[in-house]
Order: sequence, then structure tokens, then C-alpha cells
Amino acid sequence: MSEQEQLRSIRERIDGIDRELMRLISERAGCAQTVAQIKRAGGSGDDFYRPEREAQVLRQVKDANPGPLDGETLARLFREIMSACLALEAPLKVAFLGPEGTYTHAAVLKHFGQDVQLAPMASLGEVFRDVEAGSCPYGVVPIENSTEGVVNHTLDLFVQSPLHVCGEILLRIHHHLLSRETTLGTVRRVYAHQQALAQCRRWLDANLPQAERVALSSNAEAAQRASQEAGAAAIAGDTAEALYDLTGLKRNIEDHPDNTTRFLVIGRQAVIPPSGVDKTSVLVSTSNRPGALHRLLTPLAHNDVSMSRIESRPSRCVNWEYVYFLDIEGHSEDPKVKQALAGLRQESELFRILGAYPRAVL
Ligand SMILES: O=C(O)C(=O)C[C@]1(C(=O)O)C=C[C@@H](O)C=C1
Repeated sequence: MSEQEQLRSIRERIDGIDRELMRLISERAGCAQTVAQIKRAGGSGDDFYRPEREAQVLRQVKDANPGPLDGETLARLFREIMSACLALEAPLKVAFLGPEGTYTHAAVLKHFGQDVQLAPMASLGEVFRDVEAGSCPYGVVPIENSTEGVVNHTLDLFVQSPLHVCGEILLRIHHHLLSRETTLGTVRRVYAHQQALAQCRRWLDANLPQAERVALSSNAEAAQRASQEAGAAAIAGDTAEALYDLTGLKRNIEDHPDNTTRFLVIGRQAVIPPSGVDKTSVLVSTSNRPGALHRLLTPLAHNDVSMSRIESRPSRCVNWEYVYFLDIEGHSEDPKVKQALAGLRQESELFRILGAYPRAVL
């Protein structure tokens, strides 16, 4: 068989598979419409998003993946199918720290898929307020970066807010040097968010030592400036590159190749039902006495519950008193976790379960 004949034959097979995929995806979308009718009849209101079910679907895809595509890639395709199915049930609007083109925007799309409705906000405080007021059922905020550490402003907002954590998103952060210029030699100024400047410090020292570094409130704003100014470049990611039509002068300039940011999905729903692989976040405070923190954490050890993170912040009520943010493995309804939380509650002055939610799948 000639090359042309071989290609024609395999493409006929691909066409047949595509028709079958189309039929199956449409059948799946029909099921989602039925799910919506059931939820509506059951009084679910208009919030049809189910984080625990989405995590289970994506985990099943990864576990059952027959190859040759890798599990992550296949799960991303199913992520988009579910996003389209949910949009058919009811559109989902998500508030996030804008403008469009930021890493938080990329995190929203990674977690909710392309069919989500975007509500970019000017500040973290506005994201919280918008979700509290019910304008958006969910919001996405950055919480920590593997190189730069915790986002204190987000933690402080949690202390004052009645909102809960409904999910987490892990995003590998790749920073690119974007510009209208075509060579590094003509770049005189670099715009970026202060965290991005810090995460690329070594690369900038080595490759653009003379260029002025200017911190702006977001990488997207930096990209916008670089698109308008001769001799300027921005540090930003793929989403901004596409949005502002800039050229990647140099890609992946982050000093640490595994640079990852963790984001939280915030919402008004107190506890998400268990998905099977979950985390629980708690806010606690204790008196400033010797051994207080040790006593506080003892119930976790006694119940064999792992803590994956602890952060402290000044309480802002009494000098030198602190509130602690704990992330623990497991769901607040798991018997072991439930018991550990009961012990923790007894030892703490302030105790709030911020949320129990599925561990990030993608
Ligand atoms: O199972 C549901 O509750 C659905 O609404 C269906 C579905 C899906 O497409 O699989 C869609 C949206 C939900 O967030 C979870 C899952």
C-alpha cells in the first residue's frame, strides 16, 4: 500500500471513532441534563457544581487509563467534557484575582475548565466580598507558592470571613520573558508582579543585570505594559502571552523548575461530601502559654492523623497571640479525623473548620 492509501485507511478509522466519540459525549451531556432535573426537583437551587464527584471522575480516568496518552492528559480532556456538561446544567461563575491573564486565571481554567464564566476582581478582598455577597458561588485565591511561601493576605482574609474552602488547585508556574523586542540586548526594563521578580531573581541577575525591574500589581498588567512600550519586557505566563500577543523572548526562566502555586476554591458551602481522598483545613488559636501548641497538636498524633501544613498569623486582637492554619489529611467526617478534631476543639480557644474538600487531582 502507498503512503497515501495507508493514510486514507487510518483516517477513515479515525473518522469512525470520532463519530462514536461524538455520540457518546452527546449521550453523556444528555445524562447531565437529567442530573440537573433531578437536582432541581430535589431543591438544590441553582448550584449544580459537585467538587467531590468531579474529583472522583478525574481520579477514575487517571486510574483506568489504558495509554498511550498519559493519565494527566486524558484527565484534562475529561475535565473539559465535564465543564461543558456542567455549563449545560447551569452556568457556573467564578470570582478570581484578575485581570484576565494572571496565574489565578490559569488556575480557574485548570480547575473548572473552559466553560466556566469568569468574574475577574481587582483585589483579594473583593474576591472574598463577591462570594460572601452571593454574586458568585465560588472564588479562587492564591494561598502559597513553593518558592516564595504563604500569601499572608489570603490567610488574614479567612480570619474575618465566614467563607469555606471547597477545593484546592496546584498550578506549575512557568514564567516567560515576554516582549515586543526580538533580542535580550534591547530590553531596558522588566515589569512583573513582585513574586514573579523574586522567583526569577537569579535568571535576571545573570541575563539582564542592567535592566530596571519594576514591580506591578499583577503579571497581566506587566504583559499589557510590555505590549505597549518599546524596550520593555514582562515576566508572565502562557495565558498572558496569548492574551497580549507578545513573543516569548525566553521561556521557563523561573529559578526553581518545580515552582508551584497552590490556590484555594472558596465558597459558602461548609463541608463538601467525602470524595475518598480529601483534606480538611482548620483555623485554631491557643493561649500564649508554654506547651500550648504541643497540647493543641497532640490529638492529631493520638489519632494517627497527618498534618500537611501549619501556618501562624498574628491574631490582630491581642499582641503576641497567634492563630494557626492547619491542613490535615482526610475528611472531617472520617472517624479518625472526627475524633482528632474533637480533641483539637477542646484544646483551642478559637476553632473553625475552614473546609473539607477533595485533594487536587490534576
Ligand atoms: O454528577 C453530577 O452531579 C453532575 O452534575 C454531572 C457532572 C459530570 O459531568 O460528570 C457535572 C458537573 C458536576 O460538577 C459533577 C459531575
